[in-house]
Amino acid sequence: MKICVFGAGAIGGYMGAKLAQAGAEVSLVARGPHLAAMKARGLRLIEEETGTDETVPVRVAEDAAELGEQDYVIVTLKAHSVPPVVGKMQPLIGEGTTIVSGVNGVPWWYFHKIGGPLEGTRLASVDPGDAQWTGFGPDRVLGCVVYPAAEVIEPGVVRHIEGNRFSLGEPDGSKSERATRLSQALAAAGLKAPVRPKLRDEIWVKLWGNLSFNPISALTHATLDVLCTDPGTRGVARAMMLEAQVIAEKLGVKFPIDVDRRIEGGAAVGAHRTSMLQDLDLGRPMEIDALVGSVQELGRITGTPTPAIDTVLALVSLRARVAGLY
Ligand SMILES: NC(=O)C1=CN([C@@H]2O[C@H](COP(=O)(O)OP(=O)(O)OC[C@H]3O[C@@H](n4cnc5c(N)ncnc54)[C@H](OP(=O)(O)O)[C@@H]3O)[C@@H](O)[C@H]2O)C=CC1
Ligand SMILES: CC(C)(CO)C(=O)C(=O)O
Repeated sequence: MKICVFGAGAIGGYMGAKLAQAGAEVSLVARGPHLAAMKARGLRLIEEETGTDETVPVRVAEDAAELGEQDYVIVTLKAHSVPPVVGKMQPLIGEGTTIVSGVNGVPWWYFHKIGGPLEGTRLASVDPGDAQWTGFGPDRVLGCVVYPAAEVIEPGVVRHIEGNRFSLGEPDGSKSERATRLSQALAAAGLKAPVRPKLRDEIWVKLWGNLSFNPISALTHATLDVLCTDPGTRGVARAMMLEAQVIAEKLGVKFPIDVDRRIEGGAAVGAHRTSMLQDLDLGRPMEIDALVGSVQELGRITGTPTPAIDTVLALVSLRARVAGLY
């Protein structure tokens, strides 16, 4: 079973190293100094939870054409990096290739096989010009919610902080063979990969946090523990989440917890600087469209007012534009 992890930075590097350690036939697509370091020395994975530090030999490439057709292509790029590389990914894709979308935010395939009047709706915020919808085809897609926290601390070195769950789910909720096979391969690599019948519910619980905590942290430079407990910013996060809840419930989602519990969960993570704050500090493009703009777009689609989301989106977009990152 051939697996390619496309965009093997923090998350893809973690997953790729675990699969390689377990003897899977896995290759990683990366670029720049990170690619050069992995080619020269292998991928060093430091796992804080277990205290392990191991350098894993990995097959890496910049050009997908070197790798040929795959059974699974796991996309772990930042959301905005995917549409421009759909063309470059084509050599990896054959008749039976499954594309796993391991990207935060509202996935571009959200309305595929959802049923009802919105079936097939495309999302301009995450898939401008329908690049993924037409270039991958939604029938190839297996959804994934990424829970681990990891970072590339220097080229060729990934630090895994916590978490090992990659929930998988078919757009139609079925327990397909392709989902089961990938789940087994990930489990053999020591990762949790349950196949969920209602992945969209899980997408929204994760998205609640990214939608609100990430832009608020980028605007205030506060860590999660602070922004989730400060009465002012907690109120802003809460208002954004409640708007998102109305949208999601109109789309059939059932939340297993309430917003206050989700905010408490964020606070419990501790003095974490969200990925959006890290991107701002490091001068990297920010995932604003996938995490915030997409929910605003869903608000428009479902006829739901989103005043708090609109306000925070306007502020964080301008913050990013002023920094040249959006
Ligand atoms: N990191 C985390 O803890 C978590 C991340 N996520 C989500 O997972 C997804 C991936 O995030 P993360 O792993 O942090 O991101 P990273 O930026 O660490 O990884 C993406 C990698 O893809 C590379 N890349 C970008 N474009 C190309 C290209 N055209 N060809 C080859 N390589 C390319 C990047 O290189 P370069 O650096 O040169 O741009 C980078 O190494 C995001 O949606 C994120 O929100 C979800 C949960 C937690
Ligand atoms: C903050 C957190 C843990 C949830 O919003 C996250 O996923 C991120 O940093 O992007």
